[in-house]
Amino acid sequence: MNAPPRVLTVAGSDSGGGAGIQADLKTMLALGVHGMSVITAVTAQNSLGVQGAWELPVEAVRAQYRSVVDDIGVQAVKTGMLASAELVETVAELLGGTDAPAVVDPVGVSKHGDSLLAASALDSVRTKLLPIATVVTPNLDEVTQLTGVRVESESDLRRAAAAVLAYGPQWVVIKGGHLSGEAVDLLTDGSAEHWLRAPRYDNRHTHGTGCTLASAIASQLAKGQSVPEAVAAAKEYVTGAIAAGFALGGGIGPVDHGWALNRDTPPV
Ligand SMILES: Nc1ncnc2c1ncn2[C@@H]1O[C@H](COP(=O)(O)OP(=O)(O)OP(=O)(O)O)[C@@H](O)[C@H]1O
Ligand SMILES: Cc1ncc(CO)c(N)n1
Repeated sequence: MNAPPRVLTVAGSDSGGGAGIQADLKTMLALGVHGMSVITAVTAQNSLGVQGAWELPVEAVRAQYRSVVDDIGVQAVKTGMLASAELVETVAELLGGTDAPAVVDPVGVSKHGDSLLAASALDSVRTKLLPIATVVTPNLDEVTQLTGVRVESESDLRRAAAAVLAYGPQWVVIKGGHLSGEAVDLLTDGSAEHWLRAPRYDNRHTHGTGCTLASAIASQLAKGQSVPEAVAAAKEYVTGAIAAGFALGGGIGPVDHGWALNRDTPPV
């Protein structure tokens, strides 16, 4: 059997299995690529919030990365929670040495408002990580944190995208998911503009949507799709996963990463 495309996530662990490394690897399995991980931090996390977070030493991040890249190789990389300026700069340096496309999810805070990135790391994200990104996928809060632009309507999305592109990524997807009646995202490289629209599900089981979207984009890029094709396919995958989200624990439940695999399984 031919080996599937290889995709690497560089992100934090979510013990609850809804976001972070766990969401990334489930997404990669569902989309038919071989998922690998460099863990940057471990969180104690569930449907109610983040109860604790511990960064890994820089040497541990470097060693995981070298193990994967030097032997197995990667066709696309996704980054998520990077926790500190030191880890952001380390990861940016490592990714600078590869030709694989990099999807950067500039994770700032969790759905519960828990911080996953030190305020002191924002400048390193702007100046070191964004310039080497193939695609960067901020949500509305992350756009404001990174650029100062506040997005209150769909027309603000264009201004926000231009402000992110000024830091040097090739493409930006501004996730307007929390904005209006529809789940509208804007993908642009400064000239082409793609509006991605999906029904907005009145469903609170959306833990890990951002991680899922970014990993799905990386998976599709590893399969050889163009950025607009990869983002359109990823949007379809995350929308299906949100529609199928389920209650776990007492708070915000996860999306269903297996929805596309389980489509023919009758509910029990
Ligand atoms: N209720 C919803 N119904 C449909 N699509 C949604 C909904 N909420 C978010 N989305 C879509 O999900 C994707 C991820 O966006 P979102 O803004 O939730 O990411 P995020 O805030 O980074 O998520 P997280 O921090 O939990 O990982 C986007 O394509 C967005 O439009
Ligand atoms: C580890 C981790 N990464 C990313 C997110 C996204 O919010 C989260 N909740 N936890």
